Amino acid sequence: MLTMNDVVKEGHPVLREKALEVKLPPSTEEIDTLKKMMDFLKNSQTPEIAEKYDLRPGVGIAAPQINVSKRMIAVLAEDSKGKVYDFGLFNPRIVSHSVEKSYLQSGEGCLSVDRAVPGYVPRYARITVKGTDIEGNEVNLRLRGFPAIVFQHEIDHLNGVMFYDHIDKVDPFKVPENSTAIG
Ligand SMILES: O=CN(O)CCNC(=O)c1cccc(Cl)c1Cl
Ligand code: NI
Repeated sequence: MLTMNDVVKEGHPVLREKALEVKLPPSTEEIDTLKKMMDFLKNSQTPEIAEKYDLRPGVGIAAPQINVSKRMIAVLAEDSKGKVYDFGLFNPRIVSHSVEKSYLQSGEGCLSVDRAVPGYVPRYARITVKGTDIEGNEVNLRLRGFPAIVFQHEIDHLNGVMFYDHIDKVDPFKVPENSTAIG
């Protein structure tokens, strides 16, 4: 199982690389890695297991965070209506997005960043994501709210972008133009 020892921290060059597309169909090893990433999120959100293995809770994880520079992400997050988004995707890409932005009132955090970085992270309010799931099916997801934010945080990791890259350096809590607060 994946633990915090497998997570690379900021300063590691892999977090600033553009991850490589996964050649489809995925190899057994790539499928196993994506399964491990999905299991990590579940474990990290299960108090007994998180406590036992000292896991920091996460709603998403990207392969570069475990030093695998491949375009693979996992998300386990709920929207405001309690709908659970439980996905592992190969080669996820944002194919369209709203002009309108959104941001989490509480800001964002990252398993690869062992410090709080306060400030609003402007994201697209609504996105359409295409990718391939663990069974090899093409998925087309129309996302908004918290899940949309999480998917953008993970896809950023595949492009070497960290959440704090988006925070305004002069005024971290400046409300982004044409945006809606979440949470
Ligand atoms: O890349 C994934 N992580 O670093 C996992 C830890 N961060 C979170 O769970 C988290 C927390 C708040 C907002 C967002 Cl958007 C995310 Cl993603
Ligand atoms: Ni992160």
